Formats: sequence, structure tokens, C-alpha cells
Amino acid sequence: MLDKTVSEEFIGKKILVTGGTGLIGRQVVGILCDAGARVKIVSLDKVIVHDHAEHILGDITDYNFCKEITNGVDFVFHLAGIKGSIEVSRTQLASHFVPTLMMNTNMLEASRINNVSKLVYTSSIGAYSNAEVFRESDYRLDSEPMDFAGWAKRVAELQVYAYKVQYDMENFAIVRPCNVYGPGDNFDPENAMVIPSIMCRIHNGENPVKIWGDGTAIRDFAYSRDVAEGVILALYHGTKGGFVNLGSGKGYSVKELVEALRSFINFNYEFDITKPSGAPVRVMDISLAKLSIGYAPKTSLVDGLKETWEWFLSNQNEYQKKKNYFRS
Ligand SMILES: C[C@H]1O[C@H](OP(=O)(O)OP(=O)(O)OC[C@H]2O[C@@H](n3cnc4c(=O)[nH]c(N)nc43)[C@H](O)[C@@H]2O)[C@@H](O)[C@@H](O)C1=O
Repeated sequence: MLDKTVSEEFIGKKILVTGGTGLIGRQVVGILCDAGARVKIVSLDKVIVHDHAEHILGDITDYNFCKEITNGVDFVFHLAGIKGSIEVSRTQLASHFVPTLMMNTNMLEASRINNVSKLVYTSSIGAYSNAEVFRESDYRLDSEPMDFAGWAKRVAELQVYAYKVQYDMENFAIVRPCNVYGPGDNFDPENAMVIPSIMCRIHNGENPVKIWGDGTAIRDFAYSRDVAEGVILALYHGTKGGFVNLGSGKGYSVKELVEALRSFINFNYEFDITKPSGAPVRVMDISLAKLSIGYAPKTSLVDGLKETWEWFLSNQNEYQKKKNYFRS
């Protein structure tokens, strides 16, 4: 729940949300519409997420389209992106990399040219690099993890920073969300992230459910509604040419995640160590976001999982038909 002062900032504002039918976007749209904003969702196909939101159908990898849709807009929430499991993001590199660069470069530049007064760009936990001492051998172009998706996200952060240096712009904010989950996610086990993928395979009757890796990988799972509030707060307060982390601040192993699901869904599982498990630990420190923008995630893992499972069970048609920017 946003506080009244923040909410009032959005009354009557013309707001464009790219990715507004996605996982974080649909929550942002709901909060903004409820606050009295005039929200337009830009997406590849029409999925109703709120009765008061308008839809613009089109492709933001096209620069002219981006210029058209950002004209006369007060605020832009640039949330569109490509999300893929650890498996697809290490094999189908160009499918993530190219459209991510195109849509980000175009949306940011069009928003700058059209003098959008505030924008927030959602980067990713994937934009982090762990190394402190640089050796060529650690940065081979074919080295693991090949986080092309993360690098593509990072390039747009540099674009925002370039605007700050060259044009003195601090009105474009950046957030780095972690492993976000919730209603409206992609549940296709072929390419979905761990939570929606496991849910779908349980629902399909897989027995035992094959859990990738050995269960020790640790991730920071944040509920989409909490992250959406963080995104709105980041636009409101700004991130001053830098970025803030939006996670839960807690790490859970994949085994703990599976046990949390088993606390309310009955299923058997076994680990499949032939599947990739990715980075051993990815957890966010959220102290800066708490301090600088008042970010306060409150959904427990089990509560968030229950809400996601309920949504999945009652929205079986939606996730199967949605288009995305992934290019095969
Ligand atoms: C945000 C971030 O997201 C991705 O990286 P990831 O955090 O590894 O995300 P993930 O959800 O695919 O896996 C999390 C953990 O869960 C394990 N796991 C078990 N069973 C399944 C399973 O059935 N499906 C999936 N996908 N994972 C499974 C899996 O082995 C891994 O240990 C990248 O796109 C990366 O580019 C990126 O930036």
C-alpha cells in the first residue's frame, strides 16, 4: 500500500507502462489506476489487467513507434523485458540480447527526446557481476555463467547514466529486481523461471516433479506486488543516476522453496542434476532501497506462493496465449 502523498502524485497523470500486462507491470497498472492515473499499457497483445487502463498495441523495438507513444506523456514505467529460465538464458543468447537492447535503447531515447518528466527502467539482478579483480580468463566470451540477458539489461543502465552525465538528467530512475514471481508470470516449463515452472509441472501431474540441480542454489524470491510498489517509489523519489535493488532481502535454497510449496500442495519430487543450477547464491541487499525510496516488501514466501498458485489455477488460458519479445 503506497502512502497518501506518493499516491496523490499520480492523480490525473498521463502514464505509459511498457510490459503492463506482465508480472510486475500488471501490479503497477493496478496501483496507478486505483490512484487515479490515466494509464496506457503498451503491449504486443491485449490482456485486460485493469478496467480503467487503455491499451496501445505495438512493438517497442521500433523507434518511430516509441516516439509516437511517448509524445505528451508525463511518466513512463519501462517494464517490458524478456524473462527466461537459467536454461534458455544460457542457450538462446541472441533471442534475449538483441530485442532487449533494441527496446531499451528506443524507449529511453524516445522518452528523452519527448521530455518525459519521470521514467523508471527495470534492469535485473542479472546485471551484477561478482568479480573484483579482473582476469581475461574470467571474462571469456564463452565463459559460464553466460549472462547475456543481464548484460543487455546493463547496457540500458549505462544509457541512463550517459544522460545524467551529458544532459544533467536525474529524472530517469533504475531498479534491479531479483527473481520476481506472482500472478501473470510465464508458466511454460520450457522457458519459465523456477516457481512458475514447478507449479505448472505439478499441475500437469508430473510425478515425481523433477527439480533442476541439487537443491542447494540460493535465490532471493520477491513477490510481484511488493516489487511493483518499489518500482513506483523509485519513479517518485528517483535513484539519482544510480540504481536500487528490489528483492525480498532473504535467500532461500531451491530445496527450501520446494518444501514451502509442499506446505500447501501435495506432490513428490526428486532432484535432476543433469539440469543447470546457475549461480550458487543470488541474494539482494535491500538496505539502500529501504532508506532512499522507502521500499518495504511485506509478503512472506508462503503467502506469495499461495496467491500465485491460486491465480495459476484460475487463469489457465491466459498464460498460454501471451506474446513476448523473445525471438527464436
Ligand atoms: C533473474 C535471473 O534469472 C535466471 O537465473 P536463475 O536465478 O538461475 O533463475 P531460474 O528461475 O531459472 O532458476 C533458479 C534456480 O532454480 C533451479 N530450478 C529447479 N527446478 C527448476 C525448474 O523447473 N525451472 C527453472 N527455471 N529452474 C529450476 C535452477 O536450477 C536454479 O538453480 C536467468 O535468466 C538469469 O539470466 C537472471 O538474470
